[in-house]
Amino acid sequence: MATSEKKIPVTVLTGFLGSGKTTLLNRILTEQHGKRIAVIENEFGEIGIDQALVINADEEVFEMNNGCICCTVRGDLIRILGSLMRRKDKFDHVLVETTGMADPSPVAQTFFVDDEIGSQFKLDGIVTLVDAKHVSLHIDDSDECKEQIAFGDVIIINKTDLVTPEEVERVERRIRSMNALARIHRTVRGQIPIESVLDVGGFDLGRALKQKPAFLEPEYPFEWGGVYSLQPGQARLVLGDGPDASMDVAFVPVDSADEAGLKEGAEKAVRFWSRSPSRRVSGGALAAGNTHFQLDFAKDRGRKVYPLTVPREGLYALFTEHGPEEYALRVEDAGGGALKHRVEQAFGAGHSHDETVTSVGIHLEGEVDQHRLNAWLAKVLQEQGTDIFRMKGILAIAGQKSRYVFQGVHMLFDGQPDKPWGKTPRANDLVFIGRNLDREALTEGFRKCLK
Ligand SMILES: Nc1nc2c(ncn2[C@@H]2O[C@H](COP(=O)(O)OP(=O)(O)OP(=O)(O)O)[C@@H](O)[C@H]2O)c(=O)[nH]1
Repeated sequence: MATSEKKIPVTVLTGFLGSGKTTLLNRILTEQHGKRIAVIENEFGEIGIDQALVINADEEVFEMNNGCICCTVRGDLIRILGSLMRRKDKFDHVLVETTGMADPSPVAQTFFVDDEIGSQFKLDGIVTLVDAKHVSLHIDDSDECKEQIAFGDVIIINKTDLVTPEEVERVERRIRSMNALARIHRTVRGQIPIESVLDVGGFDLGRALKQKPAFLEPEYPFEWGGVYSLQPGQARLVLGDGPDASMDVAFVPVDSADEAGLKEGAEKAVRFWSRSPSRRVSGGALAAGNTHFQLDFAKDRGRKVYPLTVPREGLYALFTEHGPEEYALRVEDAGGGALKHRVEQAFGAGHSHDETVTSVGIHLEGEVDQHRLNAWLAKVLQEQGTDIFRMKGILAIAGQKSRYVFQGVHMLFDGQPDKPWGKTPRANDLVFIGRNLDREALTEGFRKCLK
């Protein structure tokens, strides 16, 4: 095991949508600090834009799957850290930028509950960016926004140029009331000495546990797991109708029919759950191994049967996205007799998401007429500015050699030319994040801005 000194420090950069995480990240990457930093990006939104906006330094940028970092993406984070582990000599520090919609605690948790990761990396601190102008719009009704502030070791009140000194004072008092111990800084565009952000040696597990007693309990993307003793060619999974048109499941070999066996299976499953599932309709076999399956019920009504393929007699764990009672789940032998699980466990989702916040991603070829674009964006913001929390995009403007990057946070909008397109095909990618978004209207509106 590596000693604490040799472990690579990890900084988690969090903060609500548009608070300035990428701006700070870019500052860190361009500063002459002599550190080699590996960056891991997780992004909320259907089209990945952030990676393209992180400046091209020597550092390597790894993108995690879209999704909540706390559920499906935990496996992805472990996988990326695992591959970094093999190239440890190339990095001095790892920076993980979470989505603006993430509770940072499951990311932090990964460094404590996963032994392999914990032996190689140490969590240096959680750095939370707060948007001085917009935080009051979210602080009361977004659990994620609250968790980000509560867990911050360092809190940076950013965008102080957009508000009065009195307003900054008010924001700071509010933050202090939620987190008495964090080091608080005030910035414009994340301008802060790097020592205040990296290597702060700040993460305090005791405080995290006080804040959230379940901090060390891992969260999983499934609600139930059971271990069965199975023989080849004998078993099948049988389901009735349930609440959703599909359900994800995983089926993995395990070593023991007890709590430890289930945990071992759950940790295996969470790692491959972050990859795309293999689709199955009734009759399709589920092979024990390292894939997860999406059972598609769209055309299958009533009783559905999936043969369970096991290579040899032994213990196998089944993990399902929903509880067994919701789909009248049974594991049967070839004669239709019920096979009883040897041990089972319900996995409660430790957190809920604000499902009302969604994203619309648009990808269209062609060139944009700048005047039409400006008029359309002004109209969209005027009509839906409170519901659109965030928009960003990389556009091909007619007659311009460079990519045009636009950014919006609520009503504030900003756009400028970025690096030249060069040989990259000119196309437009944009993402809107917010409430009550009308996908068709937004896509059609943007299409009309094309030449
Ligand atoms: N006026 C002002 N604008 C800022 C400041 N910091 C960042 N911005 C702008 O705010 C917008 C959002 O900044 P980002 O750094 O992309 O924010 P983010 O937190 O990475 O956004 P998401 O990843 O979408 O959650 C951009 O247009 C920035 O240029 C600041 O201190 N003052």
